[in-house]
Amino acid sequence: MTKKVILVSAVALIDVDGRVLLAQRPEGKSMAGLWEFPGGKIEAGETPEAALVRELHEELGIETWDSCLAPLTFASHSYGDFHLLMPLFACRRWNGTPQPKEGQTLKWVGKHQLRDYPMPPADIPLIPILFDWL
Ligand SMILES: Nc1nc2c([nH]c(=O)n2[C@@H]2O[C@H](COP(=O)(O)OP(=O)(O)OP(=O)(O)O)[C@@H](O)[C@H]2O)c(=O)[nH]1
Repeated sequence: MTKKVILVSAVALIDVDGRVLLAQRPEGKSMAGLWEFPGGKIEAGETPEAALVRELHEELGIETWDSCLAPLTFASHSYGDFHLLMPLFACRRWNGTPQPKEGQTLKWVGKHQLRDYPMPPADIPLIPILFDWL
């Protein structure tokens, strides 16, 4: 079966204490209640970096820049009806304080607690990589 490849750009925002920002998907969305990295679908003609700069503004009300997004790893995972390809960037520099603009719940999570937050299946292999990197 051929599946559509969906490109999603995501980011590990890392604060001065080395904690990572997770967002809990709100009720009514697919995979509601699971914790994920901020980000979203890459639109036609957009780079992954530009998509993140846009999504971080829309979802969290913060400003960041292409040059502050460092490639970290990626997820490649088949969901039922599509295949997700998701680069994960790391970012330590932004302006503003992340606010839940789209009904999400936000949480800064230390590396040793990351496994306590249920995540979408695509994200599971990313956690040990992020853990070792932090
Ligand atoms: N932002 C983000 N999306 C993720 C992660 N892991 C993961 O499987 N996804 C999936 O990637 C897609 C992101 O789409 P989106 O953020 O632009 O849109 P959405 O939540 O409204 O998606 P929906 O169309 O499934 O409701 C969703 O299907 C989401 O479940 C993650 O860590 N961060």
